[in-house]
Amino acid sequence: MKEIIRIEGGHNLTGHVKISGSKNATVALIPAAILADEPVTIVGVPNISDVKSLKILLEELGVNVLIKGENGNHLIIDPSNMENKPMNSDTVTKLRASYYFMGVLLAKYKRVEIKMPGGCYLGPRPIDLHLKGFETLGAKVNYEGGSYIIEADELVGDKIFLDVSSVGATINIMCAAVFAKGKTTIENAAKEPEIIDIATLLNKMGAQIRGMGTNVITITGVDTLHGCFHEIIPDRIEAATYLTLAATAGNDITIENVIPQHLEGLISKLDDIGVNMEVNVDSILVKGRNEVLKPVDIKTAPYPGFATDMQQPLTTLLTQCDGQSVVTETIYTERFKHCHELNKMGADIDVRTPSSFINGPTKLSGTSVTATDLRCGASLIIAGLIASGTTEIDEIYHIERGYENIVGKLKSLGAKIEKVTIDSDN
Ligand SMILES: CC(=O)N[C@H]1[C@@H](OP(=O)(O)OP(=O)(O)OC[C@H]2O[C@@H](n3ccc(=O)[nH]c3=O)[C@H](O)[C@@H]2O)O[C@H](CO)[C@@H](O)[C@@H]1O
Ligand SMILES: C=C(OP(=O)(O)O)C(=O)O
Repeated sequence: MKEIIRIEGGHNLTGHVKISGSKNATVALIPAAILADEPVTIVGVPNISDVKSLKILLEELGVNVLIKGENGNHLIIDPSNMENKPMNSDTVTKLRASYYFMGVLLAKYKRVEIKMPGGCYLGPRPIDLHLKGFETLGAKVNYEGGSYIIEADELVGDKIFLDVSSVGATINIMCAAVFAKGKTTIENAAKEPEIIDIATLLNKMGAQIRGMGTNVITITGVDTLHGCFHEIIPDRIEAATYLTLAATAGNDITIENVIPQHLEGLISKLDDIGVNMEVNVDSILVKGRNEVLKPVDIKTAPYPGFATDMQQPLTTLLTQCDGQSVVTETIYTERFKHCHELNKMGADIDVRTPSSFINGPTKLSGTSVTATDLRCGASLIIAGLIASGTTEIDEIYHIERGYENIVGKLKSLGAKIEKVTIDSDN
């Protein structure tokens, strides 16, 4: 037996949709919380499978995790009885963000033993910059029997230049350095909004981090961290997905709980395409679609550039534009599996790495497709909503890693979409 998402395309979508807390912030905030000696309360936690995996990992370390709130969106993380154990369970490989336990456990216990993290396969995803950062702080890194062993006698602040402004390395080094002696400086740090959110939580816990949101972050080591309360920022990638979905398949959809400033790269492209929007303080109304949508060229880049995570859902909209659009991927040059799936539905996309050439407009028809990764899944859902007939999407566990209640949210807009269990031989 397996679960799939089945969509009957062509229905009118209208109404309101509320964006959940940011996945990429949450998956770092949860490990960061165990740096405290006391309970940390985090609200706005999305109910997604990455969070379920993190809860299992915390419990394996003896951390008490209490889930509260109507949709389980409040977490109280109590690390008072935690122990540093090897993190060798298969759960580690179910998500990317398990790598944050490297920085956190190294900071707290000066030793960590952990398997290689998982996450979406988007081409090679090395973690050399994380490890180089730990080494600069005084740690030794070994890879033995499928696990990293990272240990230090003491951690001492230093200057770390990141060759590539990596989100994961910036956050991991920030966590590793919170108790290090003296001052750590991260140069060419990533500037994504999620990094500001993690630094804000750590500062509420008593850390001394400055410069987050710029490309130079300094961390002055402190002795202990205490409990606090933190509300997560809205998910800009989920917001981007619903904005694109509304522009492709909707008719007056308001996307609520957004920070429009985090979405500027996308909003400017939607403007160029000819999507009618009303951008408010914390919501965006996407009005009915223009008759003719203009093609655009997109190049992904670190924040505040056009986010790589947004290019896959946007590609579905580009299949409806009148002419050729080009998406050039500079972060993960192999992130184009969704194009092959969209072509099965009738799209005309030519992938020549590191770009995809999307010729539109094309009529899409429902068929069986595979969510090869999280945002591929999002692009296929948008396609299914405008396709003629029925679309069946397989391997939906990728989608469930990052979208809270996507089926329920789309149903409330009028979509004919359901999650069904079928015989796996089908
Ligand atoms: C859990 C999480 O937050 N995931 C996000 C995070 O992934 P993640 O943190 O893994 O991505 P990075 O920002 O680290 O990757 C950016 C680029 O740096 C390269 N690199 C990274 C680390 C390293 O040690 N060496 C190296 O060469 C990567 O191959 C990639 O080309 O940022 C990506 C880029 O915005 C997003 O697509 C992911 O959704
Ligand atoms: C690539 C993504 O996630 P992860 O880094 O968790 O695999 C994503 O959110 O699009």
